[in-house]
Amino acid sequence: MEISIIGASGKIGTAISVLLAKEKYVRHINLISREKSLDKLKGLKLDIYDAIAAEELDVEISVHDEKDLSVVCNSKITIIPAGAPRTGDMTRLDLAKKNAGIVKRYAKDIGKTCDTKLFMITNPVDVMTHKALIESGYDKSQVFGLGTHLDSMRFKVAIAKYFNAHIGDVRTRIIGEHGDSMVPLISSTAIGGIPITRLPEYKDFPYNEVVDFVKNGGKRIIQLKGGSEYGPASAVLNVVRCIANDNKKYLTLSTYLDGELDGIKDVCIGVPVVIGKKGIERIVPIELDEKEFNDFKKSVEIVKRYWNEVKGI
Ligand SMILES: NC(=O)c1ccc[n+]([C@@H]2O[C@H](COP(=O)([O-])OP(=O)(O)OC[C@H]3O[C@@H](n4cnc5c(N)ncnc54)[C@H](O)[C@@H]3O)[C@@H](O)[C@H]2O)c1
Repeated sequence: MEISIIGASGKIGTAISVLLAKEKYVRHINLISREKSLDKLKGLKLDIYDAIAAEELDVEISVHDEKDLSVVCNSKITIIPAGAPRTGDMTRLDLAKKNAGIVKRYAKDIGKTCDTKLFMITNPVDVMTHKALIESGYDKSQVFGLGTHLDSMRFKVAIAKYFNAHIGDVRTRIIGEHGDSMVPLISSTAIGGIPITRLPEYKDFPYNEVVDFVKNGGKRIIQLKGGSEYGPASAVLNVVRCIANDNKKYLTLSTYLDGELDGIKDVCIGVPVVIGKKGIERIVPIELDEKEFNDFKKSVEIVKRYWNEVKGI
């Protein structure tokens, strides 16, 4: 399989490139960046060749300037973590506007000439997914964003630690915005198939504390080590594996809703989907409890507000 990464010179792009190069189904990776980052990508390519030599893997890696995006045309998936960093004087909305301009250019160029899937990482990811969908003109099954899948992984860690459970036994899910209005689904959280609400430890479960921990997960990692990379890159890998192996797993991705969940329309937001070789194969119409549903509706309104500010860019 051939895969492209636009913004490969950044922290997340680099981590994704290294992880993907070690996947047996990956034959060719296009590392794409702005001209000023091409030397970094040439170095990354050599470093990855050394890494895969140790594992006797044979992957072709090529380096490209973002000016010619026709290089992504043979890629099954094009992953986009390219985006401007937020500077001190910028609000979240300023950042959304700046990144919407970047995503618009990529999605438009690619949509005109190529048939690939666009996997958005750039924040605010729900809005960037919507932008990529509109500008590429692709079917909604082909454009999706990493958002609350990563948050769900963080929630899973916190649940495993609190209940002293094996991480592999924990099943949980966060839906909604990849941001402060995310909605953890306690109703979909179980350990070894047992809903956590039925476990004796649940009565003292520090819900607000745990949810705050998850919401601030990215911020905390940025403060401590300058950015999160292995967590997001591993979450990306989960999704790519599902597509490559046609796993049809239920993952939570940012996708365009057109009424599939309680009639909610015209927004890209994190919901459970079935992901396989055709991309988003189905949105799973889960039943939420009343609080979850109300919180989800609030989250939808917040993402829509952002979208309204950037859709004209
Ligand atoms: N969706 C998620 O779950 C998730 C998780 C973590 C981070 N992110 C987001 O992923 C993105 C990348 O994060 P990172 O830590 O790798 O950032 P980074 O700053 O290390 O890398 C950003 C990349 O974008 C490129 N870039 C910067 N400005 C650009 C511009 N004006 N035009 C084109 N390319 C430009 C850089 O050259 C680099 O390749 C950010 O938007 C971050 O907020 C998303």
